[in-house]
Amino acid sequence: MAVREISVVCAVDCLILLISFLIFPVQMLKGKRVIITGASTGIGEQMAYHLARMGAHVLITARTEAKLQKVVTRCLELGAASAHYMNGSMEDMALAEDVVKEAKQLWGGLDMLILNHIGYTYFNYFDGDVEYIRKLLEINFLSYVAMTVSALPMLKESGGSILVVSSTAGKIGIPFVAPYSATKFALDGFFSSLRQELIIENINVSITLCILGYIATETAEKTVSHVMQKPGAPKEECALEIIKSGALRKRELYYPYTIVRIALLIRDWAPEFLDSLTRNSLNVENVKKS
Ligand SMILES: NC(=O)C1=CN([C@@H]2O[C@H](COP(=O)(O)OP(=O)(O)OC[C@H]3O[C@@H](n4cnc5c(N)ncnc54)[C@H](OP(=O)(O)O)[C@@H]3O)[C@@H](O)[C@H]2O)C=CC1
Ligand SMILES: CC(C)CCC[C@@H](C)[C@H]1CC[C@H]2[C@@H]3C(=O)C=C4C[C@@H](O)CC[C@]4(C)[C@H]3CC[C@]12C
Repeated sequence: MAVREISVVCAVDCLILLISFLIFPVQMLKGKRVIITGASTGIGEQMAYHLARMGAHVLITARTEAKLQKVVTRCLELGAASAHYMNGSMEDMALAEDVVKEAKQLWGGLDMLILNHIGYTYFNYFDGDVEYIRKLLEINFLSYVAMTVSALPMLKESGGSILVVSSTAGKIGIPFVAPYSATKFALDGFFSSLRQELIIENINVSITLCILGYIATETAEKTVSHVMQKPGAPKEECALEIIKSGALRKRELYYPYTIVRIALLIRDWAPEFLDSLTRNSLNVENVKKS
């Protein structure tokens, strides 16, 4: 084939991919059974609303019952096929397993597991508190593993998807988030390895790792708006991109795309340069040692 023909074929392929992404088939998620953790606020809450509009069944989790009740009510108004919640702390691995059992009882199966919750995160110099790191690893990492283990049999049966919400701080070293960063790097190690094993064993369960930059959620703004030089990206769009990338079974999502992608490209070739870019992108003088 001539070079010209090859480029035409490639261009058509790219166009089809682009169109399928732009007119994302909302129908794809109609009637699907989805668990979303950490869905009482922020990105998780927005994901629940998008899935409700798409006609999915949703089971949401977090600690605060009153907030979960409100989100469930809104999901039903928006057109969810069904909406349920389960409240409790993900420090407790029994809850992680019980949520999956609840999905089995409610729907008899599961199509999508969205792992999104995180424990309290400070943005400051590491204070030497090892117990806090242990607790954060339990909430942000071990509970993700526990839920995955419990959900895998149902996901294998449905050919489903696991979406793991991570961060730029789970790919590159960012100051003031040492404990949080450790939990997010752990997710990359575990889920990227597991993905390989699923492929080797021909198991049709996809794993999408979502690498997010600064997103304008209430918690994030409260925690870092004084050190960030630009506003966060919109949580509604972020939530939709996460769902799309999971439904399209992508390996990783980068959002906002350009900044995260460029940072990751620089990471392996000029790490010191990326470190200094990162430090310079923050108003470090506003971080007061506590
Ligand atoms: N916002 C940002 O800038 C960025 C966010 N991310 C990632 O996106 C995801 C969502 O972040 P965001 O929307 O900002 O977070 P939010 O703080 O808005 O939401 C966190 C959710 O987790 C729940 N939660 C907190 N502690 C626990 C616990 N111990 N057990 C169970 N649930 C708990 C909260 O509800 P409740 O308190 O009621 O339990 C809430 O529903 C996270 O994985 C985060 O790492 C990644 C990069 C940037
Ligand atoms: C290449 C660089 C320019 C990118 C720097 C971007 C940095 C500053 C961005 C990327 C990921 C962001 C954090 C994050 O992942 C999640 C949370 C949890 C939330 O509860 C509190 C805020 C916090 C700590 C975000 C703080 C700002 C971070 C470090």
